[in-house]
Amino acid sequence: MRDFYGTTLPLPLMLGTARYPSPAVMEAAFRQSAAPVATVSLRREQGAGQAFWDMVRGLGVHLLPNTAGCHSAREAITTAQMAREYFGTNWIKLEVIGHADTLQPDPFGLVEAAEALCADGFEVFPYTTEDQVLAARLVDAGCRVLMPWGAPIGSGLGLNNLHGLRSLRAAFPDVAMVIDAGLGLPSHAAQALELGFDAVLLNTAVAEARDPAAMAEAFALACRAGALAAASGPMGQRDMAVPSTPVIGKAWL
Ligand SMILES: CC(=O)[C@@H](O)[C@H](O)COP(=O)(O)O
Repeated sequence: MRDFYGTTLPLPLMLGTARYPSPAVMEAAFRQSAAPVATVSLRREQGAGQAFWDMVRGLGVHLLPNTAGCHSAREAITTAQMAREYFGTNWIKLEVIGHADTLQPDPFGLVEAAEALCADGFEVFPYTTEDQVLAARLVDAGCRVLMPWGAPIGSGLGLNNLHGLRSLRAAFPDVAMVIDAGLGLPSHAAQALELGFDAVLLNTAVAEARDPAAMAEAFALACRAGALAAASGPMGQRDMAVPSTPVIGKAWL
C-alpha cells in the first residue's frame, strides 16, 4: 500500500475548503464524509479570520496547504514557505498555474519550484498533468506523491484522458498518486480508485452541490467502493463474449 510521505489515510478522500455556501456547511461536509485531509489556502485563510481557522483546526484532519493562484516558481516557493510557518506542516500542494483560462499547470515552473521545495525539506504534492516526462522530472526532484489532474479545475468532467492516466499509473508503481481536480461525480472518484490511484482531491463538486454534506458522503462511499474494487482484483476486459452460465451438465437437465 502506497502512503503519503509516511502517512496512511483511513479514507482516500481529500476535500478543498473553498466555495461552500457557509463555513457551517463546509464543516458538515467534512463531518458527514469523514474526509481525513483538507486543502487550505494561505491566501484564503488570511482573509477568512480566526473563527474559520479554528473551525478547520477543530475538524482534526490533516492539513494540506496549497499554493493556489501562484503563476511562477518564485511566487509558489514564497507562498509555500509562508504556509509552512502558518499551518505548521511540511506538506504542500504545489500549484504553479501556467494558463489563466485553462488553469493548466506550468511544467517548467512546477519542476523548478518542486526542486527548491524538496531541497528545503517540504513534502511536495505537485498538481500536474498525465505527462510522463514531467512526472519523471518531479520524481527526480524528490516528489514521492504526484497529483495528476482528472480534468481542468472546476470543470466536473471526470477523467478526461483515461489512457494517459492509466499509463501514468502503470509507469510509476511506487509513487503515490492522487487524482486532483475536475471530478464532478462520485462515479468519477470510484473510477479513479478502481484504476489504482491512491486518493482523490476535489472541491467544486461538493461545495457547489445542492446538499454539500450529502454529496461529500456520496464521494466517501464511492471512494470506499473504488478502493475495495481495486484491492479485490478487477476482471480484465475482453473483446469477445464468454458465457457466464456453465454449459457442462446441460445435457441431462
Ligand atoms: C481545492 C483545490 O486545491 C483545487 O484547486 C482542486 O484542484 C480542486 O479542483 P475541483 O474544484 O475541480 O475539484
